[in-house]
Amino acid sequence: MPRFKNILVTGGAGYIGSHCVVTLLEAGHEVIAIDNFTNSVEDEDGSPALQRAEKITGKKITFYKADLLDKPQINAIFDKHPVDCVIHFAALKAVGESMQQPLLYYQNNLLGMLNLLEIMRSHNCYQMVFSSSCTVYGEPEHLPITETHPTGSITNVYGRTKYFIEEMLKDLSAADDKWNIISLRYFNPVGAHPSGLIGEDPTKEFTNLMPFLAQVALGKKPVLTVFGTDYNTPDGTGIRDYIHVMDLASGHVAALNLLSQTHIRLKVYNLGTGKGVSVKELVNVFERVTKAKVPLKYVDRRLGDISAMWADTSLAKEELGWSTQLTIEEMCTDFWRWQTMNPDGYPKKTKKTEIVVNGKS
Ligand SMILES: O=c1ccn([C@@H]2O[C@H](COP(=O)(O)OP(=O)(O)O[C@H]3O[C@H](CO)[C@@H](O)[C@H](O)[C@H]3O)[C@@H](O)[C@H]2O)c(=O)[nH]1
Repeated sequence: MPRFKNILVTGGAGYIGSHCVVTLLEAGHEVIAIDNFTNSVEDEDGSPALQRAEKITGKKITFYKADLLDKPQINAIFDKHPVDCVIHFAALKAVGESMQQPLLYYQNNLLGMLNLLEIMRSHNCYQMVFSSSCTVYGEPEHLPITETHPTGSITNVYGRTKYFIEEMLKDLSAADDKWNIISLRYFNPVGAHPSGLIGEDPTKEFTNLMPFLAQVALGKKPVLTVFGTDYNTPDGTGIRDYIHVMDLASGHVAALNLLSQTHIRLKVYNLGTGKGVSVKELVNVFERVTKAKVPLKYVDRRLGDISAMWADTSLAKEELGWSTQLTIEEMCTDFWRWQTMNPDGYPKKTKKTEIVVNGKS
């Protein structure tokens, strides 16, 4: 039995959250998941992703539809359950939307975090894994990117919320040594659980490469737009460090293990593979393993995109004892399995039709 038993997972019904819940259950943790369904799918019985996570693992999940901005509601959940550690995924994450609605992003991501930290403290819970992003590095000054690379020169509001939260965590852990926090900087999570039962189902527009690619391969969108062919990279297209979501999930279990054994106050780790893959390379692998055809259209660079980014993964290997196991082929195969088994994503909540008889319902 792991030393941390009860793990509260915020954003547990989301893409990364639900995969992480599966891995946590398999590692023997009890999971209390919360989600407000802003970025995840809700059906008549709650979260289809979490119902399927229960099916995959044969274990039960305690779930609440709850919002971090509703302090009394979150407080009541902490009153009810003895939480040993929190994994905090819940956040708004659409880069474009964040530029249009900065206050919404600051309120949701920053205030949500503040509420959570205050409630944790009042319940004597000081252990947290925070879902951060390689976006905090901005335009890389060197590659691969180590955790000591400068942070903060970010061009979008979403990224700044991650950066501000990391700064907040620094101040908090410096002021009070009871806190024990790991911030995980994700590179580009893709793929899906190998069962094909859970995967990424964006509730907003498809803007990320892999979900868009799969929509084109399914014939739901006519063409994949490749943003930029004149980057200073071998084939001219942008390079990213794509990481399988199941590897990412196991990184969280490794972080929990470290927190349960050592008082580290605050540490940050990159979660990536250490390998850069270009847009063209990813499309080629996807077409090869799925046998699907992806028509391409080359256009100018997307505003705010950086040219190339991949992680130095040595710190996570050394201190978390974690490294990725899954290949780019597996990322594509697993994503495609999820997408072909669920071409419309999860079953969505349907509004009950009201029957009106003689003006009365
Ligand atoms: O239709 C598309 C979509 C993307 N790309 C390119 O594909 C690469 C990856 O793009 P995307 O999947 O959108 O990821 P990023 O732009 O790297 O941003 C992701 O990764 C960041 C770092 O973790 C997070 O901050 C963001 O939330 C997340 O969207 C980039 O070179 C894009 O220019 C295309 O060519 N066509």
